[in-house]
Parts: sequence; structure tokens; C-alpha cells
Amino acid sequence: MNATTRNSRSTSPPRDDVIRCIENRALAFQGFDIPRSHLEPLQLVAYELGENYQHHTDWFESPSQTTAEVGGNRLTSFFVYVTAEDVTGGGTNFPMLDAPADERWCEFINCDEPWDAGVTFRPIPRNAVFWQNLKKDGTGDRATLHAGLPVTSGKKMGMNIWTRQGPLSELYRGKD
Ligand SMILES: O=C(O)CCC(=O)C(=O)O
Ligand SMILES: [Fe+2]
Repeated sequence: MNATTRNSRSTSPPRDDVIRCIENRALAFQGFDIPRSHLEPLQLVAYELGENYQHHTDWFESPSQTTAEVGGNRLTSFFVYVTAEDVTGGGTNFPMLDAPADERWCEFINCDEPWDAGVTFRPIPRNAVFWQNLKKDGTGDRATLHAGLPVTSGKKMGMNIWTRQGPLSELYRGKD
């Protein structure tokens, strides 16, 4: 991983009953048509003071990262805030999205930002942000550009749940 774009640390926990339960919930959320084999191994990400992940998309441009073995491109993303007690900063910013108008959203998104900053989700423990990375024609949606903003105090731990277009080979996904 390129240290200039990301300085948080990540790992994939081994698949046990708890991980399988989380996988099942992520699948159920997306309807009944996606098999488990399309899920990447879950990824935990830890951010300490000052750490961040600069603007990027979760979908790939490079054919070498979307081969049949890895299931093609990333269809959807969940980013789950696992722990974020006493964190300031550390929101997830989508600069190309328009902030919703209804004030009830302010519980979940930072309404103090300038309108041209897009939408920043607050890192609320046990909440998750879900989005679709690919357009109907299968090409990447540039509006999904996003960043993990710098953590300015405390620690944040998040979890990525990525669904590919097709099944991952056992080499990448591991045993069910
Ligand atoms: O830390 C965040 O808020 C977002 C992380 C992210 O986008 C990623 O790991 O791909
Ligand atoms: Fe991301």
C-alpha cells in the first residue's frame, strides 16, 4: 500500500462464526442474489492520531486488479465504524456528493462543513455507510470518490466489506 495515500494499518481477520455472521448480514442487506463467494475477506483498518486515507475509489481502473480470480471489480462497499470512542475527525468524506437538506441527517453527517466539501459521514460506532461502486453498465462511478479524514484525537477502527462482481477464487477468499 502506498504510504502517501494511506497511513492507517489494515488486516483481514480469519473467518470464524462471528465473521461468517457479519458476512451473512452484509449479503442479506444486498438482497438474495449475491452468493457468499463474491465477498472479499473482511478487512479491519486502524487509524491512530493524524492517520488518514486520502481520496480514492474502491473500484479499480487497472485490469490487473479486476481479474476473474479476484471476482472482477468491486460492486459495492460497506465501511463500518467498529470503534471510534472519543474520536474527533476521522469522518468519511464524499466530495462529489451533495449534502442532503433535511436536518435529521446532521446526526449522521457533519453539517458544519462548507457546502462544497460534499458529504462527510460521522464515525459513529456500529454505524455503516453502504454504496454502489459501479454503474449499471459495469463501469466505475466517479461520484463514489471518498476519503477517511485524519483522526485529530482518539483512535478509530473501521471495517471494509467489499462485494465483487463475481466469485473470488479460494486462493483469495480462503475456505468458507
Ligand atoms: O476510513 C474511512 O472512513 C474510509 C476508509 C476507506 O475508504 C477504505 O478503507 O477504503
Ligand atoms: Fe475506500
